[in-house]
Amino acid sequence: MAVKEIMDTLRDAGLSQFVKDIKLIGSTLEIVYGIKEKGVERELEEKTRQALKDMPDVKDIKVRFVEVREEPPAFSQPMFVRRKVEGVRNLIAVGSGKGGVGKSTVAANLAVALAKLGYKVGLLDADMYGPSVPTLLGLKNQRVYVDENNRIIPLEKYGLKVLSIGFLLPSEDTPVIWRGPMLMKALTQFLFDVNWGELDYLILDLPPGTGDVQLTLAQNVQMDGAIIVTTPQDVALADVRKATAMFREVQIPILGVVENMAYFVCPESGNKYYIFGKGKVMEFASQYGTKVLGSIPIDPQVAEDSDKGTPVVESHPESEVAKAFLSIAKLISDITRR
Ligand SMILES: Nc1ncnc2c1ncn2[C@@H]1O[C@H](COP(=O)(O)OP(=O)(O)OP(=O)(O)O)[C@@H](O)[C@H]1O
Repeated sequence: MAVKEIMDTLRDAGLSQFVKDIKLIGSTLEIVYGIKEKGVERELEEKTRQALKDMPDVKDIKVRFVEVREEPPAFSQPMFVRRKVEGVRNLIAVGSGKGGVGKSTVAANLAVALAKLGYKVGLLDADMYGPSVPTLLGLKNQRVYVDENNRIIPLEKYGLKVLSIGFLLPSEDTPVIWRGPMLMKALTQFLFDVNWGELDYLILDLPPGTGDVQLTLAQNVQMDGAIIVTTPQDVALADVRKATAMFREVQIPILGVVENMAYFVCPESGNKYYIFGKGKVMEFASQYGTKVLGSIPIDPQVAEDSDKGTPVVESHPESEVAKAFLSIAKLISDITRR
């Protein structure tokens, strides 16, 4: 992925520590640097242009600066070596600061939407304690098997390769009781000992929050980008700051924020109601040097279709909510395409 190469080059030039956001849109590179004091902008911009001058994918560079307060790091940053998942071009994590904001719904619908755009896509349910992908994709009570090389064969549905801890549990009601190293071992196996084949995108549905699982995964697996899902309420936004800080701390580029349950369209009048407030997610994104990838309305159809095991993008592709998912998928493909 071009952004990854660019980040590596910036790292070699000693610039990656300032990067708050980075996007390659077509051949235009947009970088947001966080600086602690004014006066260094010109030097940083020049160094950036110099470092990237031989990158064929980058024709135009736009550098923006935001002032950052000096805060003690929220997470320690040990030395780690990140492993790449073989055959996967873009590994994208979908995370959230809080539970219940629709992270798994967004992950599943974006995966299906990317597949509809013609990409080869996998969906890995890494939400070990609350796997919802089997329900969302109508794969409850399904089992997985291994191939001759002992690699797990993912299931296939709606054009996706799918894997979830739910496929290994004896029943839906069986809790996962693994902790610490056991859990990490299972997760690592779920990524690396799987016959994914060649994938353009592997979407990783992370558990909510910023616990050990997310941090360890982020430190050990080469991820190409993260998407953060939030709802517009203040309580959700407060936690999204922590998720943003975590991805930044482990230097995973944040592709943007998806605002879920952003508004409700009255079926009778067609009027939009911003039930949880308008503009707060956008404000958050610009404060944190990232962008809103899209806003998904509240639509009872989403919950109904999810419970039936058909993502809304598949069952109601003409609905406003499905179109919102498709437009975000398109944006992701623009940002990440090689
Ligand atoms: N845009 C939407 N409109 C209506 N209902 C939605 C929407 N997005 C999600 N939901 C519903 O909200 C509930 C929570 O969604 P989901 O399970 O995807 O959240 P989550 O953040 O992954 O939760 P968890 O923290 O448990 O992993 C589900 O019932 C889902 O169908």
